[in-house]
Amino acid sequence: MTPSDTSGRGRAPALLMRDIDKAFDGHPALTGAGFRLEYGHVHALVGENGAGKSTIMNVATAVYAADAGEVIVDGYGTALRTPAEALSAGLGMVHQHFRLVGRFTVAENVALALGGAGQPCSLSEAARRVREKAAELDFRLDPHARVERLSIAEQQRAEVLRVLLLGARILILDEPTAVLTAAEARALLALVRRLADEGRAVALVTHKLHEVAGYCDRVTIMRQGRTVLAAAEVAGADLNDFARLAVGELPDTPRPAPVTPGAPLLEIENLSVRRGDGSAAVEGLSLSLRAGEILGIAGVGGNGQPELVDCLSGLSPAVAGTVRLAGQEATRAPVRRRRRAGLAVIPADRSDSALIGGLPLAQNLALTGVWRGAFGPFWWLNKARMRRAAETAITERDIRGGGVATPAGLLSGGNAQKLLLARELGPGARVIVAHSPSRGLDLRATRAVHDALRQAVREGAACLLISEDLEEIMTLSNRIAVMNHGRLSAPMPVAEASAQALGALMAGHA
Ligand SMILES: Nc1ncnc2c1ncn2[C@@H]1O[C@H](COP(=O)(O)OP(=O)(O)OP(=O)(O)O)[C@@H](O)[C@H]1O
Repeated sequence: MTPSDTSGRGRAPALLMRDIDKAFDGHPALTGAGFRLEYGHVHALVGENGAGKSTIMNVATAVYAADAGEVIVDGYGTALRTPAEALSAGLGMVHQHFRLVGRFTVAENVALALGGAGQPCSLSEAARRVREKAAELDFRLDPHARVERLSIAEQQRAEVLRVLLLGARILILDEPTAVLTAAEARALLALVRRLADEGRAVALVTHKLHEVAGYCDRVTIMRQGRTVLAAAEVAGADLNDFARLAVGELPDTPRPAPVTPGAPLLEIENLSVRRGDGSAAVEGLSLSLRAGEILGIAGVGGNGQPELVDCLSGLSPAVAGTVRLAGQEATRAPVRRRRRAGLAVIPADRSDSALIGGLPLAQNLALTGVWRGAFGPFWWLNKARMRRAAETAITERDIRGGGVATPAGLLSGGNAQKLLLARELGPGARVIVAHSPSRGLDLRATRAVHDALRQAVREGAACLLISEDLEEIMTLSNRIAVMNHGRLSAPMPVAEASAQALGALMAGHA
């Protein structure tokens, strides 16, 4: 397929959804929602956590059947019954959790998908098509690489490529940049822009208004399952109006009074950690973090940040160096002892290592409290107490989309993050290790996370904030250091940390 084949300019809308209703177990997720997407456009779909963005896109691609309403593709109101049928109609979706088979190579995944779509091809033919498509889109992707060995950004490219090779003219990307570094996000958005300029239609689900302003032609805003702004032009619009429509008026949070840091709660000396393949992930890292303080670690992803978090959590060993938590030697301490010392962890990949999708909200919230005896002895857990604690957390953290008995896996991405924060930022938290804590959260929820971290620190905790989002680092931290190739720069007070100075450290130029 050549780019010109994808052009649908001047035609009916690529995708027109009208009066869509969808409920799960009687709870409405969409009520009379609509979406209109034209060829040649990147169209942002924005809205608070749980607004129904993923659901409406899953209805478009027939992952879910709507209870009512119409889905019209290219002017034809055909009833699409399965994602495969949606794909043959030209609709392809890249989900928040990728759908590739990890143990297969990129080419095997493509051959599998093409076979499933009634276009069987040999492995060598699939590899050739992967190579050609990647070259056409100006990115590198080894067709013979096993997917599970690829970086997240490469896996995402493989997904986009697979969907395009299957013939998608209408591409739906559900929060694609939430898992990418800033540079990777820019590359993906440039690719998305190019796909639209070549004539495809792209729907981009996002919380980031700078992505709307920088790359999108139109924006649709959803709130509580309804479309509150339909296909508005982005050029010349005021982004603040979009923010207000998406999440309502945001209160100004007063800047907290500076606190005098107290006793050291996290002391790391010369820490070195290796990856599974034996390569150095963290090298000779030292830092001291005191009560009442947030130390921000900025840096491009893939420079040892997840390995540092895993090591501090007790999930992977240090090969050298020492770690002290709240004054206690903890270098080789098991997870339980670290937790007892007051360690709280918000890892970047919440669904893989922090929440259990099949367990109800109440049990996910109780996971770290059970062994502390917060709900009675192991053999006689007080379920009523668990439920009451969960009800309070759900109300206080504004977790929407489920009750105490709802499996955590059914929550929207942002609400799952709120659930994790509710558990980790409880009263016992003394040393908080937070990796990209506002990833996937809407503006209001991001503000709530930042307030919760500030409050925990005001009450005497210490926070190691690891984030690729410089704005997040600059607004929250007292001191800032940069992680590059597993090494940490000397922390500097926030007043001395300019974006240029940090940028130079991140690029390894300082
Ligand atoms: N399979 C499901 N079963 C039950 N409820 C669901 C299911 N999928 C979504 N929901 C609910 O539907 C509502 C809308 O969720 P959806 O994932 O569409 O929100 P979203 O706007 O994409 O949010 P986020 O920005 O947090 O990802 C939420 O209340 C969610 O809990």
